[in-house]
Amino acid sequence: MTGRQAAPGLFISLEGIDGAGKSSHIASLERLFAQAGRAVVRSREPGGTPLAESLRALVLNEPMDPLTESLLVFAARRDHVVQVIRPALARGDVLLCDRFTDATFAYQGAGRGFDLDVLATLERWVQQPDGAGGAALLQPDLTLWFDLAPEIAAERLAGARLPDRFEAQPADFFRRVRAGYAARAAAEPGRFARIDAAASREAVGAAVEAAIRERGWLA
Ligand SMILES: Nc1ncnc2c1ncn2[C@@H]1O[C@H](COP(=O)(O)OP(=O)(O)O)[C@@H](O)[C@H]1O
Ligand SMILES: Cc1cn([C@H]2C[C@H](O)[C@@H](COP(=O)(O)OP(=O)(O)O)O2)c(=O)[nH]c1=O
Repeated sequence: MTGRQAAPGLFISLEGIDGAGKSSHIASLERLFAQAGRAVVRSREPGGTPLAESLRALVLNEPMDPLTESLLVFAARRDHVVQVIRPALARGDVLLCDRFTDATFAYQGAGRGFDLDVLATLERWVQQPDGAGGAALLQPDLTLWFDLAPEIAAERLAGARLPDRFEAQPADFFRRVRAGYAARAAAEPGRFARIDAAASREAVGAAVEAAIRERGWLA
């Protein structure tokens, strides 16, 4: 055997309420890893495969009840996990994903008030290799949580783009979503890095880079 052992795959998700600044930082994160010689895959949820992107269009635009919404985001996630995420991690790539399952607990669970036990069951079905029992649950190695007050996010989004079904929700909805993220972060503090998204773009970028560097992933 010659050469270095391949680096293990890394799964990093970006989370936060709409307008928190995730999309603004994903490209610089990709550059950081690329400069460190890593192959990077950028993806998003709902979406990331042709099937999942079709489901995304429905979830973002068609009225539906919270169970239907939850089933569709998890169906999209299953296809994404099988077709994109697991293969990328098996190759040793860095997978940067704009949202993952924490968004379902925050939006469908805390935001819509949908049953968290049902979501936890769907999470197990979708994130275990054979759909049930045994092997470990696939979770991000790191979740960058862009935490921002809903009032500031709404100001940033005003005029920036046409609101979808979620972005059109009132501030109270986003207060619940934010609390949902806070609960997930409190339950798994080792996986989450909270980023103060109210800071300037430069300061947010520096905090994101620091969260990656302190884990030794850019060495
Ligand atoms: N730190 C920041 N300060 C001020 N405005 C910002 C900051 N970060 C992002 N924005 C702006 O806020 C809006 C929402 O940012 P975006 O990255 O699209 O959020 P998200 O992907 O989380 O919905 C965009 O218009 C963006 O230019
Ligand atoms: C992944 C996921 C997203 N969502 C919502 C959150 C967002 O409002 C929307 C799409 O997310 P996002 O890609 O952040 O939207 P945009 O491209 O407009 O920034 O889907 C859920 O409700 N549940 C989920 O499980």
